[in-house]
Amino acid sequence: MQALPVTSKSNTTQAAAAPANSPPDAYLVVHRGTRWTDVIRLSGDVRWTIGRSSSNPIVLRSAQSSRHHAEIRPAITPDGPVWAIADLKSRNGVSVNSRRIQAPTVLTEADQIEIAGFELTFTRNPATLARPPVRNSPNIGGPASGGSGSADDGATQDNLAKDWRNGDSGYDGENGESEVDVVSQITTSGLARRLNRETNPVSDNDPATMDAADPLLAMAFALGRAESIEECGETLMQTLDELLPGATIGLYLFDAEQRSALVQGGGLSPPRLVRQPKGTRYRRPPTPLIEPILQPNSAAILARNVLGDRRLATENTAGEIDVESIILAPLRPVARESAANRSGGESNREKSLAANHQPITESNLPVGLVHVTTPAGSPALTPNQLRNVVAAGEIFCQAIRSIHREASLTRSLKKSEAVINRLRRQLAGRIQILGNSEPIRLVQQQIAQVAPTPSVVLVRGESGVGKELVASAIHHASPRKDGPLVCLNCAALSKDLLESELFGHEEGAFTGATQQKRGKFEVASGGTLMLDEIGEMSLDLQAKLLRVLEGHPFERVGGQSPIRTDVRVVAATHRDLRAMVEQNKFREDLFYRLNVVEILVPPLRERGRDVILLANHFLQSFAESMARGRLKFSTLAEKKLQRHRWPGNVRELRNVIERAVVMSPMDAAGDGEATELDANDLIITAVSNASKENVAKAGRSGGSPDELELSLAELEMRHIRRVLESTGGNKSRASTILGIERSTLDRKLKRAEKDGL
Ligand SMILES: Nc1ncnc2c1ncn2[C@@H]1O[C@H](COP(=O)(O)OP(=O)(O)OP(=O)(O)O)[C@@H](O)[C@H]1O
Repeated sequence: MQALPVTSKSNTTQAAAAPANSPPDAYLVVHRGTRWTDVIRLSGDVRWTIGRSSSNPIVLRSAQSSRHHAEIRPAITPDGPVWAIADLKSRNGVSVNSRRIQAPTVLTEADQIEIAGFELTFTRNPATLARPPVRNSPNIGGPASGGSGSADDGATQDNLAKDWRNGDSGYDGENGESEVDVVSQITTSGLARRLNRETNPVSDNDPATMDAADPLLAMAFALGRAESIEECGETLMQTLDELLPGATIGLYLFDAEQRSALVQGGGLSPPRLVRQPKGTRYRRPPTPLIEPILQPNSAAILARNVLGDRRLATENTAGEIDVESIILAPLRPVARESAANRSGGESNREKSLAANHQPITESNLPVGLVHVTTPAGSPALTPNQLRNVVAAGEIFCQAIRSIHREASLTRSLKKSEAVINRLRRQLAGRIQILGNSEPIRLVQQQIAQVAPTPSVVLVRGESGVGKELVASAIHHASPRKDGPLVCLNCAALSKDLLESELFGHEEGAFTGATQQKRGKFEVASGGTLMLDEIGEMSLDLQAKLLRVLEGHPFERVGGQSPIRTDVRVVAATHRDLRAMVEQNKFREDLFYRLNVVEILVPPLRERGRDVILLANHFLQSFAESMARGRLKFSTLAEKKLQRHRWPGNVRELRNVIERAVVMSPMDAAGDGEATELDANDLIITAVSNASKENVAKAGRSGGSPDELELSLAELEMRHIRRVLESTGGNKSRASTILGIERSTLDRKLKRAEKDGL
């Protein structure tokens, strides 16, 4: 910071004729919060006074500011012409880079000026214009330090237009400004004259005074209905056109290709949409201005007094910069502040610095830009208009974010649907009613016949024979296969709960009904509803079910509105419903309604060699899922499977095989050889009546229950093997224990091998 033995070049507030040795043009950036900045170009031989009075070219409306607080003016030093700042004997002083100045001081690049709580940056580098302010001290009093008087507060900007309208250019005129409001006003002498010329007398069409609420509100409503980015873009342009009459507007939206080009340092592609007054041509912003605006965290810029500044505007065909003012606003959805950020931690200064030094990446690029220019000779754009552009841009960003989100949700929904359909097809492929026996072939044939029809089907059979599998096979072979298959076990629920499960309930229908719930009839709409254990349904509910099956609508429990659904019902039971009808335990009318087509699933004991087929199917699938390599049954094991009566049917068989695979050796995998599961590995612990009988019989005879299934030869072989095991394979000792000749033992072993025992 250099104090000057200054020779002031001018001591009036009016523009003087620019001498040949004026300092180079510079910018004074007045930071207005983090989202927008005012840029004033310091050029020519002009003295820029700053203070509370609206007669200053730069007005800082704050109680802390003196009427004429400071001035920036050209000065001559031995090194040449410079811009210098002087304190005009203000009450609260002027600081440059946090040090209060005592004498006129030369301004150098990036100097931070603090006046009455406002922060201003002096720069010659347009690349820094869009940079949000870096606060040296979060506790500086006054408006720039945040709080209710924050310069980011839009209300502060509203007064700017009013100030311009007042057009008060006298030093001493009292304009009735509030002493507490925070308002900054920036005009240049030339600019002020032009503004006065153009905007006085105050007219209703004055863009600066225009009430932006209506167009912004209309835009918010229109964007809420918009279905495409293009539609949103058109709406934004229409709104900006209303808010910025006479301005030329370009809207840039960055698609994936543009984003990657921008990250690699490429220029802007042509704007997506342009609005311009007749007879004018749109010109893209110059590169020095684009770069800073693409920076992460960049603020929107309003630059005035741009005439002739090549760094801020693009020349016309005659090579002139005929632009009066510009707005360049990045389009960014408002970032939601995280709780951690709100609670502090990192200081504002650290965060701003970090943000300012992030590299540009595709993810931190703005989604687009709004570029507005006004031509020379027309009123400059106002901070109020800048604020409206930023507001419109934010509403636009929220709208396109919603459209993107909706599109991405639709995409993931489609993906999920594709996955569901693939899984359904896989499932349908796996739903096979395995078996070659006569009775199971009949079932397969009945499924094929009934599936394409809309008829109700009654599936009957003992527990665990595969009734649910049959219902599933019917659904997957039917035209409803892409709809839901919903199964409900009527035996598992109390009467009331079953009713609410079937038909749903309204909120408050009964204690615990805290919210409305759709019933299975509604959930299964378009698909199939399997009602398992239908024989366990109460007679009341049977009557309600009958009505629905006859095509009548139903109501949710506690509800009034009739509901109709399109559901195919497949009922299943292990009971003899006809007998139940005779005992008045099942409604006859419902029985006939359900019994349109009956499929009787045979028990496993009537399926002959299907037992082995199913057992092998389960063995392979469990071996695969448990990574046990290749497994197979020994002959003895197969015989054991075939002989068992399987009171628990397929479910029991499945469980026996699963257990055998679980207990099979882990090292079975890998050597290529199939590991054999022996009869001993198949532990059958049936608990049906038949099995209980067997257990009792076995207990009386002293043998194990499954030995009752063995032939004498098998039993003998099993004993021989056990003895051999106990002698460690010593045949001589084993034959002594067994009380037979060693040669007899050899003969028996050979025979057993031949017979596959
Ligand atoms: N033919 C078959 N092929 C392959 N697996 C079958 C077959 N039949 C039944 N299963 C299997 O047996 C098990 C029991 O079948 P399911 O649950 O369909 O019988 P269920 O008759 O509906 O039983 P419950 O009477 O207890 O409701 C299931 O794991 C099923 O996959």
